[in-house]
Amino acid sequence: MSQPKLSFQPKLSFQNVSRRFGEGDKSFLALDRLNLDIADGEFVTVVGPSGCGKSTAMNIAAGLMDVSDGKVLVDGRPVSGPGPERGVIFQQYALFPWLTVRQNVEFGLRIKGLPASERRRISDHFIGLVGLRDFADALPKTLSGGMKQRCAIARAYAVDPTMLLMDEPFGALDALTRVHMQDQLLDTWSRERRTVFFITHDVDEAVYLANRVIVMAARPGRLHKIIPVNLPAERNEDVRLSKEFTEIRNQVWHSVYHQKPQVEA
Ligand SMILES: Nc1ncnc2c1ncn2[C@@H]1O[C@H](COP(=O)(O)OP(=O)(O)OP(=O)(O)O)[C@@H](O)[C@H]1O
Repeated sequence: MSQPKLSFQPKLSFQNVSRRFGEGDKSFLALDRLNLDIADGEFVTVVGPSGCGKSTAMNIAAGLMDVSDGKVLVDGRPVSGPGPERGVIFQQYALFPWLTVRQNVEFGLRIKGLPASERRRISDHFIGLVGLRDFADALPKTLSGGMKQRCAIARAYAVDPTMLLMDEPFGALDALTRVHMQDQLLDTWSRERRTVFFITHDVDEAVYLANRVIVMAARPGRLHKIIPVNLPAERNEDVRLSKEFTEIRNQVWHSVYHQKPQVEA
């Protein structure tokens, strides 16, 4: 499936991206000619059955995996590896356990060679933004899952990426913490607007966070449907409980769980 051409340069553009794993008869098409343009400052969520290539697409955009065919462009330039303009956040928090929250957040800034005063200013800002000011000197093992993930978000933000690539970042959290994290992320995003590519298995989460929901299909992994989320820009409980939300949620649910199988080419 293709989408109409945008009249502006997309921030992130997948152009006929395919990825095959393995060789010869045993090879497997994980991603089949993905075409997708994401605008600057857009928040897109990506849903689909297990194995439909969500992580493969994200890893390619992050520069952590090569394409078999096609190309990915960021700001019109081909991706050829990881870059500081793309912050990556995975489900497992990936914090350095021997570093405090502040040291974790400052890690990338240290690598960039920023002086201590500048590192401190930036880490103060983002630690405050994710609500961890009182835990700046805590080690990750003393934090809850939600706090660890907020630390990971602050760390990703600190190096000033223009895009956040998030692979089920809230997947390991309990339902209540997850809802708080969604609001916190939207709050951070509204104040520090970035382009976000967010993978989730949770249909409610996908609708609540997004400007558009990208639904993928499996075998082979491919784009199935793009569902615009025409809800008020400011998301809150009223939006979450609204009839309009339920309608879009049902539409996404149907697209994910009632896909017609396709035989692999
Ligand atoms: N490095 C690899 N080697 C071989 N096969 C792989 C590799 N990475 C992914 N795959 C396969 O490619 C397909 C797509 O995987 P991917 O992880 O992108 O799917 P996904 O949609 O993110 O799945 P999930 O929702 O379960 O995380 C799967 O069938 C997977 O087994």
